[in-house]
Amino acid sequence: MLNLSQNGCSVWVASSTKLALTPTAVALGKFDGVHLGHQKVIQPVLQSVGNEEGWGDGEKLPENSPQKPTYSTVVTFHPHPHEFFTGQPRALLTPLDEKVQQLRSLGVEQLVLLPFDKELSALSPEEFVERILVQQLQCQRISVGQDFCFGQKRTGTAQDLQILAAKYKIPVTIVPIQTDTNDLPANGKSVNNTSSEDHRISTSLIRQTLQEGDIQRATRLLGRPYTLTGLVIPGQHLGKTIGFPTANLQLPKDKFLPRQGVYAVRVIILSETSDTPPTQNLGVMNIGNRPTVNGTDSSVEVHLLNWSADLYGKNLVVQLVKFLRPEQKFPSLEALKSQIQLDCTVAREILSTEC
Ligand SMILES: Cc1cc2nc3c(=O)[nH]c(=O)nc-3n(C[C@H](O)[C@H](O)[C@H](O)COP(=O)(O)O)c2cc1C
Ligand SMILES: Nc1ncnc2c1ncn2[C@@H]1O[C@H](COP(=O)(O)OP(=O)(O)OP(=O)(O)O)[C@@H](O)[C@H]1O
Repeated sequence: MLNLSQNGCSVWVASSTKLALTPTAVALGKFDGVHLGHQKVIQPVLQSVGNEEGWGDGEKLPENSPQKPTYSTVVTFHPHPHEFFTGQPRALLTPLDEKVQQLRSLGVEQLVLLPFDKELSALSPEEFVERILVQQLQCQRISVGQDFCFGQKRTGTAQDLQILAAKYKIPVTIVPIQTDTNDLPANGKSVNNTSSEDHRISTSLIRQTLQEGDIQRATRLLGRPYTLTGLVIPGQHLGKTIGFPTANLQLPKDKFLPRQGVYAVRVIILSETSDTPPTQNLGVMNIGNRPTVNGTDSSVEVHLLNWSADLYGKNLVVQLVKFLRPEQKFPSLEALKSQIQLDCTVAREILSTEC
């Protein structure tokens, strides 16, 4: 159980339903990425908090009120069900810490992690509603997407959930599928014989988009830039010798990486104390194996434009803005240096126009 708090706001993270704060208003799903579709599903749960019995949004109950508050809660599975079924670790768009930060910024009060194991995966839809949602989480309201499936072998649909929850007088909001509107012409019909499934905002679509290096589309689907957050650790100290010192990032092991290559990025240097604000910078980033210097392992390194001080031990949040080019093996360090110079010029131009 964790209580992650920053700037006075916090998200209660419960590693089982026993540790959850109740009663709850629940959004259900995996929520990897906390993308625009997920945000729509979470919204009704936020709106419901404090709304019962005439309490307005955000208003607090009087201290002596007999009524307990309803906690806006995201209920998800941990580990990711894909990991349970395949036995393979899954790289995530938002590893746990990042997911918590995103939920916090939306105003979610609690994240409940349901251990996805044999027992949970064997629950029928009826058992899931009765045991987990009603008895353990004392759920007062539920929100899911239109294509939400649950229970053993994903046999329960969003409509089934609505029917089952009605027995306990729990209202269920079914959120219509959110699509990438940029893909669709004004009449809403799909283009180039693609199905609406190709345009549905999903974790899978964002992963594919990042793998292709289409950062602008990923930003649109997420509703914010895709970020890599990590601690600056020592590299081989070669960067300085070619005039482009780089901050090598240590990322969470389960962080999903986009296409290898060079990017224009914005970089936030997190401050160690809460009284100094984080600083924002522009930069270029390389994700790859550095074939020119016979690198063997994959690294993520950022060169900040207009920055000369030491960054070791600092935490950086790197926001991806645009993919510039694939990584290449250059015949000499001089050739690599000239190319990085060019990358910086292109990045400066892009970053001065893109917001
Ligand atoms: C903007 C940028 C572009 C890069 N492009 C390449 C590349 O195309 N090929 C390559 O082998 N290394 C590339 N690198 C990685 C450099 O080889 C690396 O920064 C240098 O070897 C320093 O490594 P170090 O930080 O471990 O000392 C790039 C680095 C940056 C910052
Ligand atoms: N585009 C969307 N529009 C509306 N609801 C969505 C959308 N995508 C997901 N949801 C809903 O949000 C909740 C969490 O979704 P979940 O993360 O399980 O699926 P997903 O984003 O489609 O990911 P994946 O691609 O891995 O299936 C579920 O209730 C799901 O139905």
